[in-house]
Amino acid sequence: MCFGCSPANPIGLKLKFKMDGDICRTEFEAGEEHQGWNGYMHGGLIAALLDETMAWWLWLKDISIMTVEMNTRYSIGVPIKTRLVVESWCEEVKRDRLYLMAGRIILPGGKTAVKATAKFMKIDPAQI
Ligand SMILES: CCCCCCCCCC(=O)SCCNC(=O)CCNC(=O)[C@H](O)C(C)(C)COP(=O)(O)OP(=O)(O)OC[C@H]1O[C@@H](n2cnc3c(N)ncnc32)[C@H](O)[C@@H]1OP(=O)(O)O
Repeated sequence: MCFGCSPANPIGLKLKFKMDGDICRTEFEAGEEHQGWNGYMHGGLIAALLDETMAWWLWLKDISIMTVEMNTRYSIGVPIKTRLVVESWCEEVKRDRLYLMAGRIILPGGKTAVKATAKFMKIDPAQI
């Protein structure tokens, strides 16, 4: 029951993903339960949004992975009750096992609030 994408997880984000060319995309609107500072989304949940969206780029290509490293740059506070677009893409694949991914959160109006890069390791699907 994935916190990011399962429709059955009562406290999950219930994200749905689509590929658009080589970009994986989802939308999310944070509520008051997702706040850190008043009116702004919690940074750990922002990282979860990006982690999930990068993971889904790979999942939609039938690649089973786990996150092994992630860096998040928070440039603009992410307001709650605001429609967010989250995008991810692949920048490089090393030794057919390590995927260097990137993602971003776009605010209404087009500004990028948060950028992330992460490494994902291909694993045996039996492990998950
Ligand atoms: C429907 C579902 C859709 C999907 C949604 C899921 C989204 C959520 C995604 C996550 O958040 S996953 C949860 C957070 N991640 C983890 O808990 C991962 C924990 N780590 C592990 O379980 C193991 O590290 C792992 C199974 C991934 C790999 O273990 P291995 O023992 O197979 O690999 P190993 O540690 O030997 O590393 C293999 C190679 O990669 C290298 N490596 C490891 N980490 C690296 C790193 N961070 N950067 C660069 N290289 C790295 C490592 O040095 C080594 O190089 P060599 O082959 O040259 O020896």
